[in-house]
Amino acid sequence: MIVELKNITKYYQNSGSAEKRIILDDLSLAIAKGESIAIVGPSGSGKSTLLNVISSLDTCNSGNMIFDAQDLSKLNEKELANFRNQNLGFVFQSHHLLPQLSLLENVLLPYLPEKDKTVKKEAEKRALDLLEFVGLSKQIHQRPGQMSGGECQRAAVVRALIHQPKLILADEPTGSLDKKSAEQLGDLLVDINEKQAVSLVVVTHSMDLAKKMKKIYQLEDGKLNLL
Ligand SMILES: Nc1ncnc2c1ncn2[C@@H]1O[C@H](COP(=O)(O)OP(=O)(O)OP(=O)(O)O)[C@@H](O)[C@H]1O
Repeated sequence: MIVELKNITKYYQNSGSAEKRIILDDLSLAIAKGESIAIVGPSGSGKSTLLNVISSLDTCNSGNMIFDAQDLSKLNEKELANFRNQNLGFVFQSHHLLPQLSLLENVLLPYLPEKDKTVKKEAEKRALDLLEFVGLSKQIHQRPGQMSGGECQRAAVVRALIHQPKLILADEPTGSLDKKSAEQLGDLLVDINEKQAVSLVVVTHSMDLAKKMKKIYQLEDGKLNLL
C-alpha cells in the first residue's frame, strides 16, 4: 500500500462551544501502489480536508496515516516537510506558475538552490523528457502568459512530477479548464499514473474526470463509499 488511513476522525469545534462538527468520521482508506482514485462528494463534504490529511498538511483528531509503511504521526513538522518534498507532488485548480519565468525554469524551480551539478543536469533531463511527454517541448522557453490554460496546467503537472514523487495529489485539477483541455488533462494524469509509476488521488466535482480513475469514492457524512 502507498497510503493507509486508519480510523481517521477530524472535527472542527468553535472555541467556547461544546459542539463538534465532524468532517471525517472514523474513516479508513487504503490506496495500493500504482492505483488511481477519485474522491467525489458534495461541496463542503470534506474532500479537500481529506486530501490535506493524506498529504500531512492537516492533522486529524484521531487515527493513523501510514505512507509506504511509515507512520506519519511519529514525525515532527520538519520531518513531515521533508517527507512531503520527497514523496508527494501537488496539482491545484490554478497552475501557480510564476509569470516572469519560462516554462522550463518554472519546472526546475525546486532545483535552483541545488549545488550538485550532476543532480541539476539529471533534473534538467527529466524536465525536458516530461515536457515532451506532455506535448510541450516546443514551448519550454515561453512564459505562462504566452500559453493557454490547458498548456499551463500540463506544465504544472510536470512541475509536480519533477522530483519523482510516489504520489500525486490533485485538487480539482481540471476545474479551471474548458471541456477539451479538461479531457486532455484527465487523460494525461491517467497516462502518467500508468507510465511513470506514480499513484494518483484526484479530488473533483467532475464525473468525467473521476471515471478515468480506477476507483471512485464518494465522501458523504464523513464516510467514504466505493461507487
Ligand atoms: N479551519 C476550519 N475551521 C472550521 N471549519 C472548517 C475549517 N476548514 C474547513 N472547514 C469546514 O469543513 C467542511 C469541509 O471543507 P472542505 O473544504 O474539506 O470541503 P470540500 O468537500 O473540499 O468542499 P468543496 O467541494 O466546496 O471544495 C466545510 O464545511 C468547511 O466549512
